[in-house]
Amino acid sequence: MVLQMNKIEKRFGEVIVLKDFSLKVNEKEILCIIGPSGCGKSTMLNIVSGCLSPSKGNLVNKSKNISYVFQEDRLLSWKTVYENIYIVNKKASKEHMKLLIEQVGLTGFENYYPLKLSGGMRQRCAIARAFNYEADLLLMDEPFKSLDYNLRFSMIEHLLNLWEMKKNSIIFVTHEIDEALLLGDRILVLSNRPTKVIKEFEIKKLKRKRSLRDEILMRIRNEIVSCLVKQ
Ligand SMILES: Nc1ncnc2c1ncn2[C@@H]1O[C@H](COP(=O)(O)OP(=O)(O)OP(=O)(O)O)[C@@H](O)[C@H]1O
Repeated sequence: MVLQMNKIEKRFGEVIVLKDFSLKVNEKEILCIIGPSGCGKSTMLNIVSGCLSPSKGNLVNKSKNISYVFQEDRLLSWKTVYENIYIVNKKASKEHMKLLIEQVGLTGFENYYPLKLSGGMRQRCAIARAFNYEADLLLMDEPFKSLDYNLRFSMIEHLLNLWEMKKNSIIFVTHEIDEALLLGDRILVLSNRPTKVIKEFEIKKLKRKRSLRDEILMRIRNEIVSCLVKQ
């Protein structure tokens, strides 16, 4: 176990966002979180990262380093692609940098500044930066939000390539069920506020059983949709 949230409550004044909120993140797993807009997914990531403190409950964090990819890329506009990635870990070897840049498909763009890149390229750079930070827990808050369908799928591939190199634990927040099904080892579906986990799906084992996979994944997809529309 890398992280455990036990009966967390988070209030902003009178508004209770999270209540009795518990979850566990295992080592080397990609945990996807899906939930209604405004239910508190970013709040939950901010508590995990230490940007916010919970009002009640406790957090057990066994990770040494946490990396955070936000909805927007937050690159330094005055630094090149290479520098943006390198700056978070100046011990990275040239070979490692080359591999990271290659895995996100930015070879040849090392000396470009963010303003000269498309949104997808900037987000790929932000993801390579997050992986260069050598974190054992990576938080991703709808990182592909602004991208079209094709780009999303190529980003998933890039992300899985990077994850294969590092095998860290990832909490990946998304509104896209297909994204969660392709990436996740487990998927948690959250309720409306006050927010709790209402459903959990184990996907990892399914990925090994190829013959059953598509049918069961479709069933899970439908169950997630019905959880979300009931709210
Ligand atoms: N610092 C804050 N002060 C007051 N209220 C806040 C603060 N941060 C978040 N909230 C409120 O908490 C609720 C949950 O916000 P949050 O951004 O965590 O939701 P979310 O599930 O990530 O939403 P989305 O899916 O739309 O990105 C919202 O109603 C928001 O207005």
